[in-house]
Formats: sequence, C-alpha cells, structure tokens
Amino acid sequence: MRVIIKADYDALSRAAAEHVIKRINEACPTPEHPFVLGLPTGSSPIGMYEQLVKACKEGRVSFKNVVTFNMDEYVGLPEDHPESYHSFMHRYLFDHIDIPAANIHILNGNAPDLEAECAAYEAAIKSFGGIDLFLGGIGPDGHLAFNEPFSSLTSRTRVKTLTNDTRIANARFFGGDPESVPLHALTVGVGTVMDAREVLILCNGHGKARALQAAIEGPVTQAWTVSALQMHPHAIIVCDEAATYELKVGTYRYFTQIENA
Ligand SMILES: N[C@@H]1[C@@H](O)[C@H](O)[C@@H](COP(=O)(O)O)O[C@@H]1O
Repeated sequence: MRVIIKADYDALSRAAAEHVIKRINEACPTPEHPFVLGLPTGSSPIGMYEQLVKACKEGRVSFKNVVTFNMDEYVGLPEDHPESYHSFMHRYLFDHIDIPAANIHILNGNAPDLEAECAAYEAAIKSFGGIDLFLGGIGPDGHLAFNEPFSSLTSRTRVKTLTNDTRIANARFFGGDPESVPLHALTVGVGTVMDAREVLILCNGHGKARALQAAIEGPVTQAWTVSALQMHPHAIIVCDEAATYELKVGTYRYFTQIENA
C-alpha cells in the first residue's frame, strides 16, 4: 500500500486529480479501449472533482473515452433529489466535463428489481474489461462505498442496510435528520473494488483519523472494510495531515520518507 500524506485538503485534492489525469493520459484511451474509472460521492472527492473539471477545461485531460461506474446510490430516493448520487455527480463533475452520457454508469436505486440491477451492474463492469482505477472515500467507521462494518470482504454489488452511524453522519445532507436518510443503498461490494487494477482512496480531516489508522495499521477485518485494501496489489491512500492523527510516529515517518525519497 502507498500512503501519500499531503499538508491539507487542497493539496490532497490536487494530488489525487493529478494521479487520475496521468493515468487517463498514459492509457491513451479510444472508443474501442476506453479508460474505466470508478467514482465516489461524499464531501471528500469534491476538491478533486473541481481540479478535474479545471484540467478538462484547460485541455489537459479529456473524458471522451472514459467510462465511469459510480460506487453507490441510495434506494428509493428520486434521481432528481438534490442528495441523490445521480444529482451529486452531475453537479460536481459530469455537467462540466466532456464525457458522453452513454459512458456514465450509476446504480439505479429505484429499479423495480434491485437484485437484477446489481447483477447487471457487475456484468456491465465486466463487459468493459473491469475497472482500471477505482477512486473512493472512507466513512468515519471505515466503510468503503456503502460496505458497512461487517460486510463481507468478498462482497459484490448488492443492497445494503445503512448503519445508524452512517445515517447520522449523512444527516447533514438531509436537513440534519438521520431518519430522512434512506435506510438502504445499492453499493458495489468490497470484492468489486478489489478487482480494480488500481484503487485510490481519499481520506481527509480529523474525523477520519481512526478509520485511517485501521486501514493502514490495523488487521484486515470486516469491522473496517477499507482494511481489505491491504490485500490489494496497487492501493494508494491520499490523506491530509489531520487524518494522520492516530497513526504511530514511525508509520507516519515511514510513508513520508518513501514519498520524499
Ligand atoms: N457512501 C459514501 C461513501 O462512499 C463515502 O466515502 C462516505 C464518506 O463521505 P465524506 O467524504 O462526506 O466524509 O460517505 C458515504 O457514506
């Protein structure tokens, strides 16, 4: 695992965006061989999306031959609800870049058959040859996408019931009321993320310090689903100083030295 520690959220966002730009550009994607990108929502990736939009407008990167798969979506929330992940993605990224609409994939949390929707999503990912780079955030309880604590580390795309912790954490987007946060979501599984050729996780702020510690220093455990990344051959965590609060001094120094070598 690579851990890149940046001074603050702004530096973290720039580093993550530059990594994405580099990967897309070096892949030289074409319509026949697009670059396949997994995308997260949440407040963590907003700064990175701003940088990607800017880079696209400057002509430093194009999303014309990029195919995207989002991590998750609430169940039963209308697509045009401002807090649906459909709305979020259009607001922060898709409406401002040159990606063709047909290249965008987001789980449909209003599908009549949710299980069929999840199976079709896995099949669609497979049909593009898998995901080249999966970007993600971390929940304060270490969840990856909506793979709540005690999700199987080999899980695939499915319906998940959200924990109280997550509903309380996300209540800020729903007028402060945890009961207004949908109880269920569709999410890619930990196994789905692990199948990607590379995974890059964003982790910022003191509120994520325990999750970061568990992800890097703790054992691989379903209690902190992000810890599965320890088994991934190409996992990168980009964090800010505030998120490193619970790391051992030695761990912090080790990763800082490697990145500065
Ligand atoms: N399903 C999303 C996760 O994918 C995200 O990582 C997490 C953290 O969100 P934030 O970045 O706002 O802290 O929120 C939600 O639960």
